[in-house]
Amino acid sequence: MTPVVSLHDAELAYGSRVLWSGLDLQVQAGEFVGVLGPNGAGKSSLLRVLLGEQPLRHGRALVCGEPVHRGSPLIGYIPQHGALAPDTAIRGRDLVGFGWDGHRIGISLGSRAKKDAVQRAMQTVGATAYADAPLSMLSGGERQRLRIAQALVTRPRLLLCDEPLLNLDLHHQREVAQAIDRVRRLEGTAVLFVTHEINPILPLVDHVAYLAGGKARVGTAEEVMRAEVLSELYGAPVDVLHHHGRIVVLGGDDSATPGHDHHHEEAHEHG
Ligand SMILES: Nc1ncnc2c1ncn2[C@@H]1O[C@H](COP(=O)(O)OP(=O)(O)OP(=O)(O)O)[C@@H](O)[C@H]1O
Repeated sequence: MTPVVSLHDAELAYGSRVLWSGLDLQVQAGEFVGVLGPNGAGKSSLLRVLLGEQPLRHGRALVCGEPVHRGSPLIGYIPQHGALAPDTAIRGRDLVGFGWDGHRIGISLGSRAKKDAVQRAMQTVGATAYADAPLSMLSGGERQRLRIAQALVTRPRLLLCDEPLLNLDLHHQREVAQAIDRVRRLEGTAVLFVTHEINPILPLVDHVAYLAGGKARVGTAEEVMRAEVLSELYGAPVDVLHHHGRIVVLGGDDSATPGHDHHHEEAHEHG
């Protein structure tokens, strides 16, 4: 079967700075792939490559066998920062509907197909209970589920999620991760999930793509989240501890990486 995502010997660079190279990644329908790495490793940039917004320096990127291009209806995207004013009066189902309008400009706003698509997407993520509530009344986790539904409304083959658990407490992290898991199980959507912290998604990931030190490593969590593998990627000693079913990465911190900030370490404490 044609993979949903196919990257061959891919290299991304901004000017002379190579973010990652030698990336080979195949994602099949229904697979859940975690994209990990320190700040500035190029995780969001990888999503932008698949969205057709950032060309590769080398190699090939295909989505469902086609070269990547902007505005693909095959892709649903949950950006890292939602552009939502907190005092907004719009309702949950309106937000989800924007995902439909974005892909089908010119179709009547009240169309039956749109209503059905919005309802279906909200059911998939378990958000129907607050579909008519104003967004300002909803918790961060509830809003995040609606943003996922918005990305799903066109029934994409690929869902790109950029740190969807950021700023959520552990309970909501679990709920949002499970909602995304349900999507891939029910719809066969392939999921690429960018995160600093593997633990909330550890039970869900089929593979991880770890980006660090200008390199990339793809495999199962057991294969990649090992001291030898991460030390080689970071070019510095890294320890990987297993504690009550969680993985704790020590060392290999972000300080050597441009764009360093503190939320990598924070995520490790709370994840
Ligand atoms: N268009 C661009 N031109 C030049 N440099 C860029 C561009 N976009 C991103 N960068 C730089 O590339 C690096 C990688 O950015 P990216 O957002 O992909 O990393 P990330 O792994 O998602 O980081 P974070 O975990 O902090 O969100 C950063 O240092 C960023 O400043």
